[in-house]
Parts: sequence; C-alpha cells; structure tokens
Amino acid sequence: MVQHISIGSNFAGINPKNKKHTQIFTEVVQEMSSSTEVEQKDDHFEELFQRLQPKKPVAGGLVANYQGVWFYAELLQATLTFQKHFKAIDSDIILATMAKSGTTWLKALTFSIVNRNNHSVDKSPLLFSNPHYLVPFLELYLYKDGNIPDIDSMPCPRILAAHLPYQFLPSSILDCSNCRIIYLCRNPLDVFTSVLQFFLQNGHISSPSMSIDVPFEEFCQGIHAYGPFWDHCLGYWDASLKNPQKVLFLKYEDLKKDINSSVKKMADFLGYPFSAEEEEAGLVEEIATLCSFENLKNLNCNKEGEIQTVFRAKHNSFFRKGEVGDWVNLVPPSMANRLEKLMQEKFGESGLTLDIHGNSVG
Ligand SMILES: Nc1ncnc2c1ncn2[C@@H]1O[C@H](COP(=O)(O)OS(=O)(=O)O)[C@@H](OP(=O)(O)O)[C@H]1O
Repeated sequence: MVQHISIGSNFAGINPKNKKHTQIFTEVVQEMSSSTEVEQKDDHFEELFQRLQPKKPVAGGLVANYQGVWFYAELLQATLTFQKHFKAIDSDIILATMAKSGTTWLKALTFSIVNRNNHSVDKSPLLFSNPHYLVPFLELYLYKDGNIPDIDSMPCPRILAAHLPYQFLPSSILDCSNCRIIYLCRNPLDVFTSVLQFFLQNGHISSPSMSIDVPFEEFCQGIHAYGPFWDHCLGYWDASLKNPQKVLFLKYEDLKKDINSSVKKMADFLGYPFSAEEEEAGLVEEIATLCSFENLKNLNCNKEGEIQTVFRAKHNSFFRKGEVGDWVNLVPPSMANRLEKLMQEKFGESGLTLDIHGNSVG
C-alpha cells in the first residue's frame, strides 16, 4: 500500500499562539510517521533477528547484537528502513545522542537557534509542543513500523534526531552531504540512572525496589539498546576529530556549566552565528532560559500527554531531574569506580575523557 501525504505546512508560517496552528506541529510529524509509504514487512526480518540470538536484559525487551550494536527488534527494523531510504541534503542538521544524554534539551536548543528569525522567543512553538515533535527521531519515530516518511516536504533546514551510532547513519549523511551533526554525550552513570528511571516511569520495568546489580552488569557489558556506550561516544568523537566542520561533539556537563557559551558554539557550528546586536539584546540568554529544564518541565505540553515512538513514553518522563551527578542516589561508589576504570580502559588513547563524578574534562 502506498499512501502519500504532502506536508505543506511551513513551520515558519505557524503562529504558536493559535491553538489550531500549534496542533499542526504535532499532527504534521505524527502524519509523517504514520501515513506515508509503508514498506512491506520483510518475512526474513524475524528470521534474521532470531539468528542473532537475542537476549532479554532485565530492563526493556529482547535485544540482539547486530554488527556490534545492541538493538530491540523494532529498532533494528526501523534502522534498516531508515538506512535504505533516507537521502540527506546539505542543509540537514542531525542531532545524535545515546538515549538519556540530554536529547530533548539539544532538540529544544537547536530548534530555537535555527528558527530564531521565524519566531520570537515568547512565541516559540516550544511553548506549545514537546520538543520531540518539533525535531522528530528518525529510526525511533519517522521510520518505525516500515514507514517511509515524505520528509522531502519538511521545511529546510530539516532538524532530525537519531540515537544511532555514527557508523549506522546512512551513507548519504556520512559521505555525500555537507549536513551537520551535533553529538551530545553525558557521563555514563547519569545515563544509566536516567534510563532506569525512565523505564520505571513509563512502566517498562515494574519494581522500583529492583536491584541494580544485573542491569549495571549488562551496562558494563554494553548490553543495552544502542550499546555499548563507549563505542557510541568514540564513533562520534573520532568523527569530530577527523571532520570538525561536520561533527560537533558536546558534553551535557559542559552545557550545564555554561549554557550561553554552548548556545553560541552551536550557532557558530551550524552557520547561524549570533550577531553583535542579537548578543547585546540578550537573545542567547533568552534561548537558554526558554530551553532550560525548569522552563520546559513546567509547560503544559510537557506535563501532559504521551508520545508513541517505537515505545510509548509520557511527555513528563523526558524531564526528571536534569542534574549532573544524580547517579549517587542509585549507584554505590564501588560500582561507580568500576565503570570509571572501564571507561578509561575503553577510551584509551583516544583523547576522550568523561569525568563520571560529574565534572567535565577533556
Ligand atoms: N532542558 C533540559 N536541561 C537539562 N536536562 C534536561 C533537559 N530536558 C531534559 N533533561 C534531562 O535529560 C534526560 C533525558 O534524556 P534525553 O532527553 O536524552 O531522553 S531521550 O533519549 O530523548 O529519551 C533526563 O535526565 P534525568 O533527569 O537525569 O533523568 C532529563 O531530565
């Protein structure tokens, strides 16, 4: 069945004060993920997944290792569809993260920086729409269930997101295009903690008193969606060293420490630098405040509702604590030391360092 929709709505023309218009944001992206061309379900996929001998980690569904990376079946299928059909164009902006590394924040910031001439901060669509609709996920959302979204009709620059490792991005992103990639990395203990809390909040694991021994062991073995964690970071780290014009490597902890400098850095990298007048008028700070945890968490559009990606997630579950070092409330020091040593060993001579105690270095 081939069903095309045309996405005529230009985000720039939408008035976020108008309730009907703000729904368009959500609906455009929802339609893109559901009523485009649908790829026939490949009977061989189930067979392929079973051949990979999937495991059942304590948290989340079955995962299988495909080309060195752990995937849920639905994710792997969506990734293969994405790789096959996505055609990058030069103006594309790809936001890449390991899950729970600050993706929602990165989406809000990038959307605001790039669209600042289309909407003033007090009329931002972010005030009315969860960031995951404004900047949709590729493999998790747009290409899920065999969908082939009509993303050619998305207004440019298209800002899109993926949790995929660098080498899993389609070749048109990696080789053929000048599109930019921003990668946001976060200390692995906070990632681990955030993932478990997210699963709990969304009912993907049931017991709040569950021991963390087994999920922690699995994390240290790299057995979790998109894992291993260290390969994910290193792929983008190496790419950012080889091609700094194309890949910007950021750390969550650095954003927390100095958001204004980070906003300016992102804007420069993306080719949307702030003018002296904009800086004087305080636009950098305005964007930082708009996208701050406290502001986004308290908006109705983020307090209510849920999004159906490959998984179902409550909007409010993307905004939990937003702190550096919250892992101390979950992970004992002996485990933290183990992970710290593991990271040092895995990162080796790469030059990448993540201070798991929360202070960003390197
Ligand atoms: N604006 C802002 N500023 C700072 N921190 C923020 C912000 N928005 C979300 N968060 C925190 O990011 C964590 C969620 O990670 P992701 O957004 O990557 O989740 S997801 O991968 O998109 O599901 C999650 O971290 P934890 O609080 O540690 O669980 C969120 O609270």
